[in-house]
Amino acid sequence: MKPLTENILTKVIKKRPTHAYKGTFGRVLIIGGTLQYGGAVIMNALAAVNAGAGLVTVATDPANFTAIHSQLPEAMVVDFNSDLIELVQHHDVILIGSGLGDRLDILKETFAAVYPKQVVIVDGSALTLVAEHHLDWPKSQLVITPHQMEWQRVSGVSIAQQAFEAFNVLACANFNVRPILVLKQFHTQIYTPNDIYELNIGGPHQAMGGMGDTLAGIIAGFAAQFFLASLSDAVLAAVYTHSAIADELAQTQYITRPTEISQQLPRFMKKYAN
Ligand SMILES: NC(=O)C1=CN([C@@H]2O[C@H](COP(=O)(O)OP(=O)(O)OC[C@H]3O[C@@H](n4cnc5c(N)ncnc54)[C@H](O)[C@@H]3O)[C@@H](O)[C@H]2O)[C@@H](O)CC1
Ligand SMILES: Nc1ncnc2c1ncn2[C@@H]1O[C@H](COP(=O)(O)OP(=O)(O)O)[C@@H](O)[C@H]1O
Ligand SMILES: [Mg+2]
Repeated sequence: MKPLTENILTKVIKKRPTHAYKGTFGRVLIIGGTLQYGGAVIMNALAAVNAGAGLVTVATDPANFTAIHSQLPEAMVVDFNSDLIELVQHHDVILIGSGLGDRLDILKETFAAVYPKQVVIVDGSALTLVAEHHLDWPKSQLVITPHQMEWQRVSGVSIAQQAFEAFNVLACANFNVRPILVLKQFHTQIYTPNDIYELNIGGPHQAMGGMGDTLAGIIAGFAAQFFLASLSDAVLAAVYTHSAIADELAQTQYITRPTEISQQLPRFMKKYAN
């Protein structure tokens, strides 16, 4: 296992080309946020917008529309009960699952609509639904972001067995599509097709609801915009950025709120752009 270091940031984060426009930095579609979990998609979207995604749309329960607009007027909204097929196909990056609750119908419709060029990030409730209903993974570039219990549900590898990387590698090989696995925990591990990395920064100041929703949004923003880097590198840089900002904040704070991490993204990223 390789340590994930700060070097990944200068490798991935690039100075913006002068003639760029919003389309240069990708279209992200976030799908999730049932009534109980509206906050999850707000945190996804705050992270994706602050990470620099060109256009961000949130497909969610209409009850969340006003809250999303008041927090983040940069984001667009769509009713997730409407026909999603065309919408899904018009985006570069799809992030599905944070606060998706029990909406298996929406997950199946999305997985069926995606095509191989798209990046699909599967988080939160979507992972639990895949496990419960034995769904095939979407035929796309796939990133999954489970915490240890979600990974146990999805892969059958128990939390105790997860300490042995060979079990996790084997489980990934059994997928119908090869994923990039972000296995979240204290010292998160990232399984890419070529290597396994361990994050050696971050800490218990991050142990708070919404922290994973925020990471998923940063991954979406980086995947949308840093497409010249490999998808693996974009994911690695996002994982490092999330905890590096949290650690900076923790120098003077007891806890680091997910929404604060998102607010710091533009300032933090500027230091590494070259
Ligand atoms: N404000 C919001 O709207 C929030 C919505 N959320 C959404 O709530 C849904 C349910 O997710 P949850 O993760 O809360 O519930 P889950 O039931 O999926 O997972 C929590 C269970 O996993 C266990 N566990 C074991 N190892 C763990 C680890 N390393 N990290 C986290 N849990 C571990 C916990 O003890 C607990 O029993 C997801 O869709 C998620 O995106 C959460 O992100 C919390 C905030
Ligand atoms: N003690 C800790 N040290 C480092 N990182 C942590 C710690 N506790 C939680 N995290 C990080 O917080 C995030 C939690 O993700 P997740 O459980 O999916 O949160 P949520 O679903 O509530 O948004 C992960 O990125 C995880 O690595
Ligand atoms: Mg989560």
